[in-house]
Amino acid sequence: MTTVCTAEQMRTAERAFFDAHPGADLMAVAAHAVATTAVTMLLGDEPLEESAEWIAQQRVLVMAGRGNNGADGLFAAAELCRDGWVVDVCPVLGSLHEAGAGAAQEAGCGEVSPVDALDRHYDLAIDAVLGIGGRPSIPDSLARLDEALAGADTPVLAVDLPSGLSADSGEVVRCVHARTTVTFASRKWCHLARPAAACCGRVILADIGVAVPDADQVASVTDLADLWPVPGPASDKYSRGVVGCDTGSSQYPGAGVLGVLGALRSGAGMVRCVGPDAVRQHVMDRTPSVVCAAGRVQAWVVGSGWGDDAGNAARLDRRLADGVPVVVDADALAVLPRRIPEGCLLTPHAGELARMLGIDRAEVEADRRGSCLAGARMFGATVLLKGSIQWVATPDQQISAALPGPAWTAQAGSGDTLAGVCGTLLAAGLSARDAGLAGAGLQALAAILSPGPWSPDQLADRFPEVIGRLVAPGPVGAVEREFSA
Ligand SMILES: NC(=O)C1=CN([C@@H]2O[C@H](COP(=O)(O)OP(=O)(O)OC[C@H]3O[C@@H](n4cnc5c(N)ncnc54)[C@H](O)[C@@H]3O)[C@@H](O)[C@H]2O)[C@@H](O)CC1
Ligand SMILES: Nc1ncnc2c1ncn2[C@@H]1O[C@H](COP(=O)(O)OP(=O)(O)O)[C@@H](O)[C@H]1O
Repeated sequence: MTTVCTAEQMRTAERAFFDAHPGADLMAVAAHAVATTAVTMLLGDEPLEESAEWIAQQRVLVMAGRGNNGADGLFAAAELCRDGWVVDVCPVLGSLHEAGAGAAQEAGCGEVSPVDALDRHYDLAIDAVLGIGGRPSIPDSLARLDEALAGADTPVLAVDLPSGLSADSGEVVRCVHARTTVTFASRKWCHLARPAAACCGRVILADIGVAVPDADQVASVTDLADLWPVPGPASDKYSRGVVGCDTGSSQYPGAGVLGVLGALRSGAGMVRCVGPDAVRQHVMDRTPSVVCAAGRVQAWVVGSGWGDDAGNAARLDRRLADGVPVVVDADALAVLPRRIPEGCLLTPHAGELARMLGIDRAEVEADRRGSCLAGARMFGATVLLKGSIQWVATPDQQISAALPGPAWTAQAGSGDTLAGVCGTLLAAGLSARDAGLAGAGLQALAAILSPGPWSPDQLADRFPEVIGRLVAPGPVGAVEREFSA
């Protein structure tokens, strides 16, 4: 798991740190982490011991703002300059942090205006204009610099986060594009949530001695690989898990097909389809290996595409009474009993969760994390709240987020395939929490690797390749490296 925090949680942690360590110089620690990362980027493969003369030819541009983020950049500029690199400081917002500017000047840094910087060559640029205090977007002068640096293929190192992003979301209005970002104490949401994450490049987490106790846990690609069930030499279709799909209706047969596809393409030992005739016919046409007959299953998927039918409550009760874990999706969420058997996974989107809680959708949207926890508490079941950040809360009130993906999956039918994937994972023996995290993570990863308007069935057809790459044997860290490119 990776930890992730909001700007507010970071500030609170910083205040607690200073209460415990009055007079500590956090900025110096952060600036040193920036300078160290900058040197690593500049050196590349250059042998350090022979490079004094070469270092004196390398030019670094430090684009600085007027707040503490700018100060981190300016103190890093001073350190780099003292170590022999040629550094220009560029006051992008007009003025600079006073102490930081003094340190940079004393160390021998030059100063360059945003316009003059456009005509100079730099081997590395450091973006220290805006950090967690930044409002979304950047001024034109910085946008022009960002464009020029990209045009010259100059690598950009962002301090804490690329300027222009909002620390707490994946939203991008206009921002700097970094090859590497060095952040402090914990990742922020913009480093993980899309599309912002793509503007951060590689994210390096620097330990500055500050703990963020209330930071959240987010499943990484490595977690996804570790969780994914891989058949062993002794596996057979039953030990891998049989998924029963009781989904779709004559009105919405497609939802039944999509759930089956999600289950099948994510590695179920067998998929049984026991939906209405209309569903079974389409399923057989599309996926001949699916068994359209009743029989034992290790997990059920129910609710997707049921429509508003008077028999829904009885249809749900029958599956819940089977004694195996159930993925409860879509229309089944409208007829939930007060207590759900242990091990089940509820997969609402914000509107469905609002109905479950008896509150307005806007209230859920205003506090998605808290609402997910409330849903798990109210029904005594694990809840996967779908959306741009996919929270998974357990009845004992643990909460974590799945690997976030791009909004390409925000389309009708994605939830149906996701329910099928979660069914496969429950049938394979994963806990409801792990099934929710891994299922949502797979869908996100598939969309990250295949950006574009792929329909849910097309994306499901890509699951086998994604899973194959995910679980391929390799050295420690190989999975993260493969998927961070
Ligand atoms: N909070 C912490 O725990 C730590 C913070 N540190 C650094 O401090 C940074 C936060 O510093 P600040 O709170 O001073 O905030 P920032 O330096 O991120 O930005 C604040 C300044 O930028 C201006 N500004 C904001 N958005 C703008 C926009 N879109 N266009 C133009 N001007 C804009 C504000 O009016 C303010 O003057 C972190 O990102 C990090 O780099 C580090 O020194 C280490 C510890
Ligand atoms: N903004 C978003 N960014 C990334 N993923 C999203 C976003 N919005 C929705 N999703 C994902 O898309 C899927 C949509 O599911 P859902 O709303 O249930 O659709 P349906 O019921 O039509 O199948 C879910 O997996 C959800 O997590």
